[in-house]
Amino acid sequence: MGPVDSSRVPRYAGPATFARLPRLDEVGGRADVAVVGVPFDTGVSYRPGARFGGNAIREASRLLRPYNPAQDASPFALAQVADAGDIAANPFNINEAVETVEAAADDLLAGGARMMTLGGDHTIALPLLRSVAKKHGPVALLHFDAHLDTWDTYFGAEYTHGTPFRRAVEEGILDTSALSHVGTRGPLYGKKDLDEDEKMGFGIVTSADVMRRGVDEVADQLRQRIGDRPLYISIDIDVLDPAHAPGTGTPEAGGMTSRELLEILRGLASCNLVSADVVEVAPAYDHAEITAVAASHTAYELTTIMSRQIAASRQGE
Ligand SMILES: N=C(N)NCCCC(=O)O
Ligand SMILES: [Zn+2]
Ligand SMILES: [Zn+2]
Repeated sequence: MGPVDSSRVPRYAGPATFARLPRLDEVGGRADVAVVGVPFDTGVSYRPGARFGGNAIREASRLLRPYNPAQDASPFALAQVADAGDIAANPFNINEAVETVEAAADDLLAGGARMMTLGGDHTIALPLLRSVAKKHGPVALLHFDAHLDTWDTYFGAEYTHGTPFRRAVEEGILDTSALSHVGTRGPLYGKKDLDEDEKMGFGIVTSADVMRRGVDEVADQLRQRIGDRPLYISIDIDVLDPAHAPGTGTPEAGGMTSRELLEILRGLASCNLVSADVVEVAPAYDHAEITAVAASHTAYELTTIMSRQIAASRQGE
């Protein structure tokens, strides 16, 4: 079952699901790719509002069309993609919210779906990675973000949007031979942030590296590092320059363009992408849906990669 036909039902009519896709219950509860929202932002260190990100992305995704020329694929025809709604995470208890997200992800993955998660703040990457690692073992991670998110604690709290990847390394759920940050920039607390990050196994492609070396070379290098490992891609929308993504909680100048981000993702289409997230969209600071449109196209590229792989593995069977 595909999206609502926008030549018959105006695309601005009706409640928004991602890309006007059917809800999971409309396809019998089984999907190859489940798009799921996590309206949670209790883990933020600065501006709140990412709890509204998922629905803003859904609203902005009404204009997505069924054929993706950049990947020569019709993602919603190649595989069953459905909108699984939102995970009801407790806004008053971060630990409980993290457990809820992990349990909900376990259910979706057990049903055979790959997850395309719409945040929410970056805290949610930790329970999502836990769940993916239960299924696939330690995974390669490609992390697009202005920030490292490998800090230790904030106000003594372990689970925050600045700390998910340190926790994930500590828990042994990442394949430390294939960890990369892309788009990193901006001031840090000290040089030690970088030293510790490197010790955890991360490689860094800064935002300036992308500009100097170009998207093809960057994608080639990332592809080589990832190989055929199961891959998780986590995209903090603040990886984009505030001109391309003003609607986010911790903006940093000097970021990537949405064109660069989309092109790097297309260059990774052959990787074994097992699940992905797009997080940190905070619509209250957005203008003209700039950020939500960029996020919806980002999720569309990721969904296309997963759908193509699902179709290819079916053909190989
Ligand atoms: N994950 C995001 N977006 N930001 C982390 C920033 C952590 C800090 O305030 O230092
Ligand atoms: Zn960030
Ligand atoms: Zn982040």
